[in-house]
Amino acid sequence: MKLLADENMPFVQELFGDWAEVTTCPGREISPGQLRDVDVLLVRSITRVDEALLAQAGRLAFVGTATIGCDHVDTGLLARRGIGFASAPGCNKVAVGDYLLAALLRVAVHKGWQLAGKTLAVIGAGNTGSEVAGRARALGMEVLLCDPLLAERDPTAFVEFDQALRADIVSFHVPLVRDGEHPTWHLLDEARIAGLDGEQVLINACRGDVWDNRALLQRQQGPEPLTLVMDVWEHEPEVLAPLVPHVLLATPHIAGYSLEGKVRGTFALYQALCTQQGRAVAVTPGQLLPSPPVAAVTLAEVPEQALLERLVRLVYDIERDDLAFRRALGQPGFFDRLRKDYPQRRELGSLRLLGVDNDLAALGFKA
Ligand SMILES: NC(=O)C1=CN([C@@H]2O[C@H](COP(=O)(O)OP(=O)(O)OC[C@H]3O[C@@H](n4cnc5c(N)ncnc54)[C@H](O)[C@@H]3O)[C@@H](O)[C@H]2O)C=CC1
Ligand SMILES: O=C(O)C(=O)[C@H](O)COP(=O)(O)O
Repeated sequence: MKLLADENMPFVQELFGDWAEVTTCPGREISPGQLRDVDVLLVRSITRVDEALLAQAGRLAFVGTATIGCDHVDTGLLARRGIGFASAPGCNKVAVGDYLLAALLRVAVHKGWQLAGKTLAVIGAGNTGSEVAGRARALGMEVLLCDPLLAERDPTAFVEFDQALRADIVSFHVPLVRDGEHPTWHLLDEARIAGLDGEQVLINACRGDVWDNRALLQRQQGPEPLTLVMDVWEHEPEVLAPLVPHVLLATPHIAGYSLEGKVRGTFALYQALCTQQGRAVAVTPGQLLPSPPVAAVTLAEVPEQALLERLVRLVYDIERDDLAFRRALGQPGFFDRLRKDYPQRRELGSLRLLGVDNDLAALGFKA
């Protein structure tokens, strides 16, 4: 069995090496000719799996994406051609929660805010959105959820998009959908961007095309710029460079890049392929993970916001990612290089906080 995988997918050799001939290559370079004799294709979000890519893939029996988002895969095509498919729902939701917590705490420093009592609107209340909502509630924030699809079942739990857009902080967690009843392409469009208040904070850790980046640049160049946190960008790996100086935290689509999240992603595909091939699952994700660099910290008191910010930074320093992004901006291939060479990042759940009774697990730390 021949298996081709994106080189940014950890533990492929360990999980598939015993039963497949494994080749890896950069996800953006996978070509139709390479798939001629491949049985299994494992990708991340940067490989467009469509008619053109599969033109010569006569033997392909399984495609997996080790990501939550699936907007890069023509799943209808795979179904029509009888090719098995799996994605990894929820695999990196905790990493996105960590990213958001780190971002919120930096935003608070920048604006001189106490987060308790501020409103956070979560646009898209699925796996990542719920993770973010839980952390924000644990910070004492008032959380508004906006999700028209979930609202069909329980309208009272959700607010309309335009109401959500009045929150102090608005964070986007929707899939990229270009058509249908609830499209998300340019969900934040020119008119809505123009209607926002200059005190507001916007965060995008889902897909770049959900925000109109040109309209945002226009807004930022005006008299009342917004406070922005951007992990994702329209037209990645290109970035609208003049926008970057107007963004408080700028990162290269790494919100989900914890080691745990990546391992869960590869593991979900391993499980799915085992099922397709009738093989027993022989390892657990925990067996693949090394010990974290810092496993426990003893505290003298329940952490206030400033101490919490330092504790989070001990595990995940979002400013380091922002700095690396600004330093590399403009260099050829910088976006993908930062992602390929991304330092090993552990989840907050790898750190146990000792010495205090409070339930800091609600913020993501180990219980
Ligand atoms: N930056 C990063 O590293 C990462 C980005 N993502 C992106 O985040 C997206 C969301 O991930 P999950 O929360 O795990 O997906 P999910 O499928 O669990 O939840 C998405 C939610 O969005 C809702 N939704 C759909 N259209 C909407 C609309 N027009 N307005 C409001 N809500 C809407 C859905 O009903 C669903 O509840 C993924 O599709 C992916 O594109 C995911 C992981 C990491
Ligand atoms: O899971 C998703 O959806 C994501 O956005 C991934 O975290 C992105 O990872 P790459 O595909 O860009 O390696």
